[in-house]
Amino acid sequence: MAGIALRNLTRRFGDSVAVDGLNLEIEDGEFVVLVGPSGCGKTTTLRMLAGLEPTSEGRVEIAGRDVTPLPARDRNLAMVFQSYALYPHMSVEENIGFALRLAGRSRAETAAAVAAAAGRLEIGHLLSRRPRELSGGQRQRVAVARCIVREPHAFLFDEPLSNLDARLRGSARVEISRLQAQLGMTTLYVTHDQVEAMTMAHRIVLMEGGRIRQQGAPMDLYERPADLFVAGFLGAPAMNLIPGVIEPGPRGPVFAAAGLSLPAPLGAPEGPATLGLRPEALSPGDPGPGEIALRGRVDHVERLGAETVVQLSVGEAGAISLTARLPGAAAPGRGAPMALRAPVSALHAFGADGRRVALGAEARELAPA
Ligand SMILES: Nc1ncnc2c1ncn2[C@@H]1O[C@H](COP(=O)(O)OP(=O)(O)OP(=O)(O)O)[C@@H](O)[C@H]1O
Repeated sequence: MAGIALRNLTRRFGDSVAVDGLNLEIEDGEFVVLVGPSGCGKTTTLRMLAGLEPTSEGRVEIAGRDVTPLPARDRNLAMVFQSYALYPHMSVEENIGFALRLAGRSRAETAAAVAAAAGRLEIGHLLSRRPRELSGGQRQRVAVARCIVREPHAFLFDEPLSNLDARLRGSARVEISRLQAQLGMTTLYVTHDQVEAMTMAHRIVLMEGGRIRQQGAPMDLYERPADLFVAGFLGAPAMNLIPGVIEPGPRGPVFAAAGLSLPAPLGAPEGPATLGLRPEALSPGDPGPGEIALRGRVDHVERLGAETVVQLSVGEAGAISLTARLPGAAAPGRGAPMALRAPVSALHAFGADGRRVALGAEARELAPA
């Protein structure tokens, strides 16, 4: 495996810029997930790295070598596709060894490489089966085994799970993470699914409009989103975002919006602002020390078993709608009044330009004990 660097990578289609001066380094053995909404340039980035798409500007380096002029077959990268693209008429053994035989390796050499790969992936007992006789997870392992016999520099995944149902997607996520860690695969994984990004990535690279909006460890982005876009993209249900203003109050600055007046997050400057509060930061009941109170009326209740997601109207004339993610036992009635609380340290604040100006996690670090 090897490290990868994308330098000022750019792709234009006519007048539009799909990928706009992207700089990204992926360390040897690192699992990077490229995530973002449809059309943000994820696939184009991956395809330029793979050599399947020409670059308009910039370069691709693999293991410290500029490979920009090289065609896909000379870059030694393994692409894992959604369907895994196994040959249905061949056995697992033939599938895994196919590329080596094609490259002219001897029968004995191929058999040894296949056995080694199958051993590492714990599929040695499946070698004589056909793909249709395998589970989804086993097929995925065969697809990966077929790649690792060629000793690629890195693995590229383009939305490999988007066709699976929710349950299979869950187990496939675990499987890919395990394989990646076990084999130390340098990996670039493209998805629009923030759950895949949160659960699998060592580092999330969140793209929008052909550029990187923010990158970092998953919990870093979740706890310290750089702007409203990142705040709204990561987390489900999405963060509550309430437009208002930060102004002076009798006991320090307050955030005011539609009849609400809450202590402003520490360090947030006065002026127009958006307050961010994750649904999971809210809990039922009256506030204790260091907590804010929110009172509202229940509009909708979604009981999921382990948790209950509640939509409420708060503020003057119920002008603000809020989502709360409560324990499964919480059973408010529709139309009923409800008291919620949240730690002040869970409040995020974003300025008029959408950039984060302050947030709870930092307030906690700054606040006197
Ligand atoms: N061959 C092409 N010709 C013209 N425009 C293209 C071409 N390929 C991609 N684009 C445009 O470039 C932008 C980025 O596309 P890309 O496929 O990289 O996005 P994506 O983030 O992978 O989206 P999705 O999640 O929908 O696959 C989009 O606006 C898309 O319409």
